[in-house]
Amino acid sequence: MTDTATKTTKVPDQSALARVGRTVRARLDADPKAYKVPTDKAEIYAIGDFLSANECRKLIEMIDVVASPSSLYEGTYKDGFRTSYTGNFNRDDTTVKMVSRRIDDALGLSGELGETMQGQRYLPGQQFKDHHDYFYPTENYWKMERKNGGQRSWTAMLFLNDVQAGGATSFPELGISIEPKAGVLLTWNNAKEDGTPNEDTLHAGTPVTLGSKYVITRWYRSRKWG
Ligand SMILES: O=C(O)CCC(=O)C(=O)O
Ligand SMILES: [Fe+2]
Repeated sequence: MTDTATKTTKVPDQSALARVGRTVRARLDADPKAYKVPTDKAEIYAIGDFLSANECRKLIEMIDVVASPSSLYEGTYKDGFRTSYTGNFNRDDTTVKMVSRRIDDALGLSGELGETMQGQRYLPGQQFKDHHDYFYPTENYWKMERKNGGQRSWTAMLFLNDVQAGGATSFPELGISIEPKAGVLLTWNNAKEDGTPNEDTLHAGTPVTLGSKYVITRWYRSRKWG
């Protein structure tokens, strides 16, 4: 077995993750609207005014239609870990297609890598505790996800409203906390430049204390999803 093969066995999709990382990095670094969050431990970018106020309103209404209690892979997380309401959108919906394409374009990725956009709503007290977005290949779900597009690469999150209090997206290992602001796209690479998982991307949706919080999430895989 060559070194590369050994590595690939240990770290699934490593070279694909490194390649996707390069693509998105080049794209965002060339985008004058993309702000790179200052840290050398992870690649995190924000783009303001990514959606208009009307688009945010429309998506919030759509989340209210599809939202149901969040489900997580059984046995992976304890109860109370992710208490927000979540919903998968219909990927053929015109608005869903338009927003997905706009995110794909901002990241410079083919839409084929993207999971269907998800909407989430947090009410006071609801949160999504510290977690990684990448999959743990030691868990049972990996057998399925491995064949279903493989490891997650970048996360794209859209904040749809300003939250009265609480609800920041926090990265405890980085000492970074991002306040929700309507229309902002927040995106980060869950892998390091070499394609190995970046543990420092540990993050949480902290509890909303007043008002509500609406976000959209689109996760990109290292290979074609679905
Ligand atoms: O709501 C947030 O701020 C974080 C959401 C999140 O981490 C996720 O959906 O994976
Ligand atoms: Fe997450």
